[in-house]
Amino acid sequence: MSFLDLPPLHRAAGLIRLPGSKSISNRTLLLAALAAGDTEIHDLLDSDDTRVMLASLRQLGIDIAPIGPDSYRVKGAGGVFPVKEASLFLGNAGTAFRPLTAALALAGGRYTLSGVPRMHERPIGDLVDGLRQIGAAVDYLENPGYPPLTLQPAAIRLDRPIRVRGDVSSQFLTALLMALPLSGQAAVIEMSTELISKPYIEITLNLMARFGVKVERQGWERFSISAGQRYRSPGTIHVEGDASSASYFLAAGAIGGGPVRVEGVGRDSIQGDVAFAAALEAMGARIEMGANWMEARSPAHGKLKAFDLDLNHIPDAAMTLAVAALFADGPCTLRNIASWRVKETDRIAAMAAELRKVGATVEEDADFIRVVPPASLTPSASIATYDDHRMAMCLSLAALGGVPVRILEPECVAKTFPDYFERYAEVTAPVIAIDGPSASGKGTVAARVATTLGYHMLDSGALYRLTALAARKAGVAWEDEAAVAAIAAALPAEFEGERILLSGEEVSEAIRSEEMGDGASKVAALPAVRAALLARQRAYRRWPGLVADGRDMGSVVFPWAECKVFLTASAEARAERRHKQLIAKGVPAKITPLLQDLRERDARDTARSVAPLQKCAEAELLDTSNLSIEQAVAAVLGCARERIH
Ligand SMILES: O=C(O)C1=C[C@@H](OP(=O)(O)O)[C@@H](O)[C@H](O)C1
Ligand SMILES: C=C(OP(=O)(O)O)C(=O)O
Repeated sequence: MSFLDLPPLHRAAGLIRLPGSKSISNRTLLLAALAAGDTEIHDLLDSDDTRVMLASLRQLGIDIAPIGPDSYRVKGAGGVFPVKEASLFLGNAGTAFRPLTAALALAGGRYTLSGVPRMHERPIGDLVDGLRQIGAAVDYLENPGYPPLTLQPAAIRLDRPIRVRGDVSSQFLTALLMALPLSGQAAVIEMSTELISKPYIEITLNLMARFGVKVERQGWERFSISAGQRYRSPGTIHVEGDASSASYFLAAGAIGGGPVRVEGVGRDSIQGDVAFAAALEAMGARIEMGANWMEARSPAHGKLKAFDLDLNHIPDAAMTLAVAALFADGPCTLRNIASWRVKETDRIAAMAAELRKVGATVEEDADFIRVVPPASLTPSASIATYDDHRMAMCLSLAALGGVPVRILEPECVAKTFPDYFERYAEVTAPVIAIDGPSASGKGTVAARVATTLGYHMLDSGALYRLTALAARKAGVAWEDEAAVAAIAAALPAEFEGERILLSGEEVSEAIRSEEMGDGASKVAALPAVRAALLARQRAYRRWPGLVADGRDMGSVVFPWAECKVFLTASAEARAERRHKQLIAKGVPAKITPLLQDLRERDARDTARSVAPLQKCAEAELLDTSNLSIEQAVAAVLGCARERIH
């Protein structure tokens, strides 16, 4: 069985650019396919759930062309799927299965829809009942009430309101709402029970409106669509970051100090799950929010507070609160979450079982869960994930209790967040930032500290040289900003102690040439390259930790680093060291011009406007003028031991 061992984590701080929203991605794909005209979709989520939707729409004859990273052009078919017979596999994607069932029931073709075994245990009877009321021919292939399904052409009549239950999943109402305009007839839906997960209906109505179809809503009981409305492409849609995915990072910030900032979703979001931030705030976490970002920090004093909340409006993000409860100052109760039982797994049972493994006392019932946090978490729990992405992502937060945690079958996160664990490491792995002037010996010290601690290593100065070299190898001109930035963003560079590798090939010497120095200064002047390298540098932050060496590691790239060292030496001492190095290599050299050179370089580095060389207030000053390398290494290790953990 596959597993991922998370190390004990003590702190979370950093910045994450979120992947696209699953709910918005799959709705937008379907609406774009049904609309008249072409739609450009940007920042689409790339995960299992959206791949099954993309593949199915293509199978149905919709032309969808990639036009850039996570961007597509969808040629809308104007309400008619070109392919009239198909067998579709929809994995475990509720947001693909339910809406496609309704749209295809009205499409006048012969289709079968199936999914993974768990999808065949997730109810769909309420939707099928609704569709049968309007004459659609929908049949169960195995168990009544559950997928797989088969659909046949049928005459659709909308002469009476459709009555549909809303207490099992809101996706049935979403599916009907999105499909009904295909009939061209006036349509009315009346809820025969209370509706759950209401904010998801708001997402549906918002996106339908962007595609030109207006729904009249009377409370949450009655929805009407007037006759003759057709979907029209709005031209371009940008998918917001996923607010449910944001919850893991915000919780990490609230538990592990913070600040953790997520970008891509904020106050202007159309997703109900941004309300998760309010729940964290009620627990005492410090939350800040902008139009397109959110940030969380631990309470100013003391622990997170216990809560008792009705979480029907945020069923997905509520799971994150169940794990945050481990860190609260008392028992926490999550109410009105019965739908958890019919999602990727029985989430109430699964959550109870796994929280107990880390030491919590848990009470569960049909629609609530109560979590009593333990005095301290049980180390080395093996967490089962039930092929449920959210179980894996939520329980990864337990490691912030300073205990190792094993996550079994971690690849299940691919449903909505394939690189979740890499991103999680980017806000939780400890960082030692070593900045300093040229020839201060910081490179050597950094490499030795990394080797001693078993940490990863980032030589940030080398990255610009590596970018120049990689561009040269790819035949890209150093002036071509977009192309060089793309290379920088995906640079296959590794630092192994003092060795530097590009695509696995050692280039430690090759990048030190005059020519690459020249290339480095050219590419470093391009803003897009700097931006790409900023993200790239942060991606070096991996478990168990990172030693980053450069000029702006503590000030710009890792302002959250727990241990910052400003390593310097007098110009005379540095000139002397450089002199010795050159002589050892057999290069003739004189001290005076070397000293002059270093002084000029220091002045330039300190005066430049972009990321100047500076000691941040919180950095420890280490003057190595009279220290050996071993003594300098010991001093940095001492600082690391004191500040990390
Ligand atoms: O419409 C949607 O995009 C969703 C609705 C919710 O499901 P329920 O309505 O079944 O609670 C949510 O849990 C799911 O992840 C996405
Ligand atoms: C319930 C979920 O997914 P689905 O869209 O398959 O219902 C979920 O992502 O938590």
